[in-house]
Amino acid sequence: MKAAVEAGQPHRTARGRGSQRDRQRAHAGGSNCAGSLTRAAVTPGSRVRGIAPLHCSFPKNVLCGDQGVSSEMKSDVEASGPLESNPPAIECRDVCRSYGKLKVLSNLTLTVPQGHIYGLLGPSGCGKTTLLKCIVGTLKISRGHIAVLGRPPAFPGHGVPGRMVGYMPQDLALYSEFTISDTFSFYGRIHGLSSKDTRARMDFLIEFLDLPQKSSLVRNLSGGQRRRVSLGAALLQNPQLLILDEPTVGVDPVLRAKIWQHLVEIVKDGRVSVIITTHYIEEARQAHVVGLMRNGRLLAEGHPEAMMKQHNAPTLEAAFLQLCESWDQMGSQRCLSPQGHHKDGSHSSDSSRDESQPILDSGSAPAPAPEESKLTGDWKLWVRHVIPKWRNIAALMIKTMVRMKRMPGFLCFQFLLPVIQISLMCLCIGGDPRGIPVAVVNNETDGQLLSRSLLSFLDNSSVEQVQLSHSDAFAGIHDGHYWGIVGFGRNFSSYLMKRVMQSRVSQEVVDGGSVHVWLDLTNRQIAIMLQKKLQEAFESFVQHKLGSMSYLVSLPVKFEEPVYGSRNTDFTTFVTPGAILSITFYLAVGLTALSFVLERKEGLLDRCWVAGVSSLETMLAHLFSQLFVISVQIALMLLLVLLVFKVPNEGSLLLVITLIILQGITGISFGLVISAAIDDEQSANQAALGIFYPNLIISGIIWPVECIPYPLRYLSLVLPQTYASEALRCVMYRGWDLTRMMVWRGFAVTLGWNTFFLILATVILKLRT
Ligand SMILES: Nc1ncnc2c1ncn2[C@@H]1O[C@H](COP(=O)(O)OP(=O)(O)OP(=O)(O)O)[C@@H](O)[C@H]1O
Repeated sequence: MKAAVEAGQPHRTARGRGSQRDRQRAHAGGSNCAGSLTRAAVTPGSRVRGIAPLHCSFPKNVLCGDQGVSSEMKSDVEASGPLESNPPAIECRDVCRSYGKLKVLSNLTLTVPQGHIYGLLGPSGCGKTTLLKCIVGTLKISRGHIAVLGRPPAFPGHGVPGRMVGYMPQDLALYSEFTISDTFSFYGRIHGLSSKDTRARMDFLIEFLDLPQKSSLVRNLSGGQRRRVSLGAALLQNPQLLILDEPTVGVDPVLRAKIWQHLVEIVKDGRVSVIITTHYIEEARQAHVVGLMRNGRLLAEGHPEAMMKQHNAPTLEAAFLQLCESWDQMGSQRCLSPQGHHKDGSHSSDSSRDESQPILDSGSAPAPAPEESKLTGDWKLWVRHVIPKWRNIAALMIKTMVRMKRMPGFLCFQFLLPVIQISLMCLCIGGDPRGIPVAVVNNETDGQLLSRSLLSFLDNSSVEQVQLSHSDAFAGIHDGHYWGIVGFGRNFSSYLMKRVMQSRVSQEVVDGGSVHVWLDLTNRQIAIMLQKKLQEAFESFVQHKLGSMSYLVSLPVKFEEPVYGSRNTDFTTFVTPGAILSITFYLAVGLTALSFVLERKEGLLDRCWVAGVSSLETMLAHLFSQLFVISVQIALMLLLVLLVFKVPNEGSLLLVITLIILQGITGISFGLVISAAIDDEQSANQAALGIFYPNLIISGIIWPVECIPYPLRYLSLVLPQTYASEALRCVMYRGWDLTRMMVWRGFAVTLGWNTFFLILATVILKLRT
């Protein structure tokens, strides 16, 4: 075991000093227990009246030496600037935190000295996890002050969050598609470990934590094995501070003992500190200090043996029970106390103070506030803190790629979905209806039978003629069997000839020489098609019968060659550019709308943040990885539209591709806003779907914007896809370029929305992480 531990801690050299400290600790709980706890170790807030101050000797804090600290770790430590001499690893003072009206932490004061294991004990729901989250900075405190390794968490340039802290959250917070090796490599990359160092640590941790093969998928591991992988990820970079939330749950007693032995070993030389919560109270006897929490307060803290001795209890658990009983008794007295003073010395008015404003007493705070730091020349650290690190972005992108690789079916589906959607659209929308049944009532019996000749010009692929009697035809159309009736009178041919040849004819001749049409107008597209087909049939018929004299019966309007487009332009041509943009936008929204939601739910987002990944880096990594997916989607979609469905493109293909990619990025950014702002999948899905139809309808994609009533049209024009669809139509069908306002306007609006969504998503994520 020792050899294994040394293999995992290659730099640790201060063995002599550690041994001496061990000896000190071994006596701490016994007769050598020297003096009261120092103010740094147990502050007045943690003492409970009626419970005598605990006696325990804490060894002097030990300065972090350079031994055992890798060069990158050193740079992180240096980056955090000069610290106070011997600051405690963690110092919480009068910390309050509420969830809505539920007050979870009340004036909690706790100190974890450097080089100690601090066991945080307490019943379920007393606020341990909440406190740890406040310490790592993933939860904001309502009041009070927290310093971690000398500075508040997330202080610009501080290594917390970052590689100075190893955090194992209570949730597993592991990517289930990762293997064990992927998991360690991911955190290794974020912490800036070289692949060699990561491999060495991985080998040690796999052996030490008794993990299966490193190629095993996390989702195939047992609950206990997953917890151990999670613990391994926290230990990976040999952090200066370990924050472990119930690391031994579901771990067998032998391994539990091994984990504790390891913790005792790594704190020996005083450079590493540990705060650990556990439900197994007795195992915390190996901690140097235990803090007993109840109802968001620290009842007592001290050396476990001292605590047991103090309460004459054979076990730590018994001591804890006694403390709880004493506290409950005091609680009932406190309720009766008219002065409003707590028995523990805190004033009740404290709890009624407004907790929305953090009270950071800069006079006594271990580190200056960020504003001060800027004033005192720490702005460089601040800039370094804000600028995204490529290392983290690359690690997150690799993570997304690995996850995609592990889900090949899902990846293929993602690539094929837009192709399927655009194919369905081109195949099913905008074309002429086919095989429409129409009843023909032909009463003509003699003469030249011009009616039959006219009917022969009717497009048979679109119109299916059914010869019927007058009564059957009307019965059929009323029963919905036919979309129209085409009727010819008995003397149609002769009357039609008279109409053409004679300058003046009676009304009877006009009526008898007309084709009578009754339509079912409930389906406008079919009705319009029937009108158009009858008109075309008549024009062909007239041309055939009258030749150069056909002008006598045609409309005196001549449609010349179109300026843009062709005579055969159909609705599909109009709708395709908007549909491409819309499909790209919504698939991108769908790809990203759940990304943070799921990661936040599983604690992955918080864990990455504690490892030192900023909101902006998370955002950019998502953007870049999804950009790869949408690029493939766009390439496949364009190939299909241009080559298979032969949608014309008169303009620059580069402009077309650029505009579609920019719309995809807008979709990604919008998805990121949804996933940053919303906590659960259902609401995120509803938000993404909820905007789909309104946006599609009023963006002029399926129907011209000119049909939209005025107040709504203004809204339509500012939407991300209205001007963009128009711009794409102008490029593809008119061959225009960026010099035209209608084109650059589409690009400008898209870029504007992009920037807005990205900034909004980053701000929301930053505020909520
Ligand atoms: N996000 C939240 N919203 C509202 N209440 C919460 C939230 N998280 C925790 N709580 C409440 O805060 C209290 C303390 O929860 P916390 O998880 O800190 O307890 P704990 O001591 O870690 O418990 P356990 O040992 O069971 O993990 C509980 O009453 C819990 O219901």
